[in-house]
Amino acid sequence: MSGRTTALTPPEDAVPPVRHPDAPAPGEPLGSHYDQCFGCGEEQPHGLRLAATAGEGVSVTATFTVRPAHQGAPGLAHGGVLATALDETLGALQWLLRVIAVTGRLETDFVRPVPVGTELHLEARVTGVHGRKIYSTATGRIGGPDGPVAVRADALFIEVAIDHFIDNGRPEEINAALADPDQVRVARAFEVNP
Ligand SMILES: CCCCCCCCCCCC(=O)SCCNC(=O)CCNC(=O)[C@H](O)C(C)(C)COP(=O)(O)OP(=O)(O)OC[C@H]1O[C@@H](n2cnc3c(N)ncnc32)[C@H](O)[C@@H]1OP(=O)(O)O
Repeated sequence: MSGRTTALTPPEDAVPPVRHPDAPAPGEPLGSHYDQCFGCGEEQPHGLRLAATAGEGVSVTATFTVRPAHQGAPGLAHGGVLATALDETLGALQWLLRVIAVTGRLETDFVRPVPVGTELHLEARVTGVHGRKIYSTATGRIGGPDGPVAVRADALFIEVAIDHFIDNGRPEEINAALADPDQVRVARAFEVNP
């Protein structure tokens, strides 16, 4: 970490985020970026199956229902699971920027306990872009989209090329993903920039 700032607010010379002209329209479901993703994958039996929707500007909303498998304390969601839900919601902002990025830093505040059975209403938006660095913030509310904040996070995502995954991922999964036309279509959608 030496030489790196840990700040999660955009620097003064950051630029406002630009919604990609081909980004999904506000209200459109975003789907999963990878069907085995722990956060959003529809084929991932152990995952959160978080469902995100495009918002206005460079923002998204998402919902996630806390299931018994997500407990930390009896009857309450595990903090790491809630951090995952925030991370995944923040990651979904990539659909609107149409860049591929990974989480570099994620700072989470746990404000209220979240019981099993709760539907968590998440909202995330990009606050600024500085070169490859994408600054963003998210909240998770309980009791409805306008309910009290239970969790919140600030994050720094770093833009990467698709090679990041090809070079670092396990060959079994990478080869299966590259052989899947739907997956390749998703990756190409992220890679095309104005
Ligand atoms: C098919 C569809 C797929 C779509 C895929 C979508 C996936 C979304 C999934 C949900 C999100 C995740 O969980 S992602 C998984 C969790 N995250 C990861 O595995 C990332 C692991 N970390 C890395 O691979 C690396 O550290 C990177 C890529 C983040 C950065 O390495 P790098 O590419 O060499 O870049 P580097 O030169 O070090 O840094 C570039 C700039 O960012 C700053 N920077 C980098 N890291 C940090 C940091 N932690 N904290 C502060 N600042 C940082 C540097 O200071 C520098 O600033 P300056 O000098 O330019 O000012």
